Amino acid sequence: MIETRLRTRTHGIAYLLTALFLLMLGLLNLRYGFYGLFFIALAMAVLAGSGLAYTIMNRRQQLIAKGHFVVLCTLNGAVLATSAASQSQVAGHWAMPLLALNLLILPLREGLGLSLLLLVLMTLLLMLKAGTTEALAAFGGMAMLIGTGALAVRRYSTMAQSANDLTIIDPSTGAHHGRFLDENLQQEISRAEATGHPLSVIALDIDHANEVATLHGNDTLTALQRQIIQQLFEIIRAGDTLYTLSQSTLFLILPFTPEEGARVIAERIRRTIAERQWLPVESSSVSLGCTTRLPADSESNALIKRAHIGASQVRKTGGNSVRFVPGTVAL
Ligand SMILES: Nc1nc2c(ncn2[C@@H]2O[C@H](COP(=O)(O)OP(=O)(O)OP(=O)(O)O)[C@@H](O)[C@H]2O)c(=O)[nH]1
Repeated sequence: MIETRLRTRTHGIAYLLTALFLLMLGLLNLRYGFYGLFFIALAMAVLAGSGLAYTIMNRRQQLIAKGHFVVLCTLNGAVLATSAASQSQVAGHWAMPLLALNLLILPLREGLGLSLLLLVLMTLLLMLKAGTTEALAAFGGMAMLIGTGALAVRRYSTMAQSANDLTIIDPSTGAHHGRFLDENLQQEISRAEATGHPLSVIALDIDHANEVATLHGNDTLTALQRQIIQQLFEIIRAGDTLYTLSQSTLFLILPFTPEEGARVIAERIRRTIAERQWLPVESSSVSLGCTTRLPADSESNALIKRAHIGASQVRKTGGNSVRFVPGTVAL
């Protein structure tokens, strides 16, 4: 939400400044009697104004608004066409705000692509019309603007990505916060529905967690969970995601994993944990419940419930085991 609001403001201000800049260029041309250029600048200022209106209308969907690409392609095309058609080279300067605007508004790759295309075509045009020296001087200025803009945008998106990761992932363990389980599993279900790939999940309870907390304290239980999480990261595949639901419960989403695979990986986790030494409790074990999505499963809740049912059945029978709960079980 905050990112969306920030983008809406940045895009809005960028379009507004571009519209004002073009309007000023238009007025200058009017003063010197270049009526043709005045009207073109006016039309382009209106186009930048429509970009501003589009930004305001789509203020809640700024991160996915596709219309900016159309507005910017039209503006870039208009500058090129004006430069090609005009006798004077002044229209070449109009490219400057657009090079920055492309980078500010579009995703980095699209923005950079459009700005580089404009840079190359503009330089070629200048070479034909004004000669190599003028063209190279303009090329240098435009290239510096694109380079600086792209670096700033890249730096911003890296920082935004890190901030995003920090809120979704617990930096001390690398596991996802439990509050994102529902949303992420729902996304995986949609992906599995669309692609037809299997999807499995595992609920994992640390056995005798209450006794560990009572005998050794809560900090020991937290430390044990962290060690188990570290161990799990050494076992699971890169595409699997791990969630911390409580001090003693973890959850795994396993995309592209059929029932046999879920059984294999759950048993591997159980065995590794049971066979390892843990400090300071020495030994530990886990109860695992797993399930695989059936075509009728479209709700994350059903999968989460089935996996928890499996883990709790194992706990009731002493723990240190795996129970697969098929989708046909009534919840
Ligand atoms: N999601 C997930 N599935 C796993 C993992 N390890 C094993 N599996 C599943 O268990 C099946 C058999 O795994 P393995 O016994 O390791 O055999 P494998 O042929 O070496 O497994 P892969 O090369 O990982 O497919 C795999 O095809 C997967 O479906 C894991 O870490 N994550």
